[in-house]
Amino acid sequence: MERTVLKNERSEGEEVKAIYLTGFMGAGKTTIGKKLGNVLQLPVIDTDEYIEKQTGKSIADIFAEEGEETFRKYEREVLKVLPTENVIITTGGGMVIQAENREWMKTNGTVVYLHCDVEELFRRLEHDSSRPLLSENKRMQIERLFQERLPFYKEATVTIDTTGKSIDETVAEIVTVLKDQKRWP
Ligand SMILES: Nc1ncnc2c1ncn2[C@@H]1O[C@H](COP(=O)(O)OP(=O)(O)OP(=O)(O)O)[C@@H](O)[C@H]1O
Ligand SMILES: O=C(O)C1=C[C@@H](O)[C@@H](O)[C@H](O)C1
Ligand SMILES: [Mg+2]
Repeated sequence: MERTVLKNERSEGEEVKAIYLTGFMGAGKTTIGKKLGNVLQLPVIDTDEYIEKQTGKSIADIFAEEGEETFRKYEREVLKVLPTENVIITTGGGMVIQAENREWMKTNGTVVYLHCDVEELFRRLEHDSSRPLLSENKRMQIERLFQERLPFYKEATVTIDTTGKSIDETVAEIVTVLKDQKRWP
C-alpha cells in the first residue's frame, strides 16, 4: 500500500488525533464523514475507497476474485499507511473485526462508533447491491453480523446513536461530543 501524506492544514501545535468513524454497513460512515470533514475543515479518507484506488478494483471484485481474507489483509495494511493526525478516516464496516485494527485506531486516534438499529439499517440497505456480504438473505445477514460485531463496535471512544436522526443532526452531535470531551478545540 502506498503511504498518504497530507498537506498540513492546521497550524503547528494545533494537531488533533485522527478521527476514525466505525459502524455497521449503512450506518453512514462514508456519508457522514464527508460532511464532518466540511464542518471541521479536515481531509477525509475512506478506507474502502482507498483500497479500491490502490488495487484498481471494486470491493465486490476484490471479494469475488481474491476472497475476503485478502480484503481483510488490505484493511490491516491501509490503516498503517494513512496519517494519524488532522484527518477523518471513515472505515469499512468490518474494520473492527480484527483486534489489530481496533488497537491501532484506539492508540492513534479517537474512535467514533456510529450506531444504528437493525430496522433502520435494513431500510437503508434494502435496495443496495454493492456490499458482497449482504448478497442474499439480507435481513438475516444484517442481524447475524450486527450481533457478532456489536461488542467490537462498542470498544469505541465515543458512541453516537444515529437511529432516527438526519445526516446533519448526526454531524452536529459528533462535533458537540468531540468538543465536550476536549477532543476538538
Ligand atoms: N440519517 C441517515 N444517516 C446516515 N445515512 C443515511 C441516513 N438516511 C439515509 N441514509 C443513507 O444510508 C446510506 C448510508 O451509506 P454509507 O455508504 O454512508 O454507509 P457506510 O457506513 O459507509 O457503509 P459501509 O460500511 O458499507 O461503507 C447512504 O445512502 C445514506 O444516504
Ligand atoms: O462490513 C463489512 O464487512 C464490509 C463493509 C464495507 O464497508 C466494505 O468494506 C465491505 O463490503 C465489507
Ligand atoms: Mg462506507
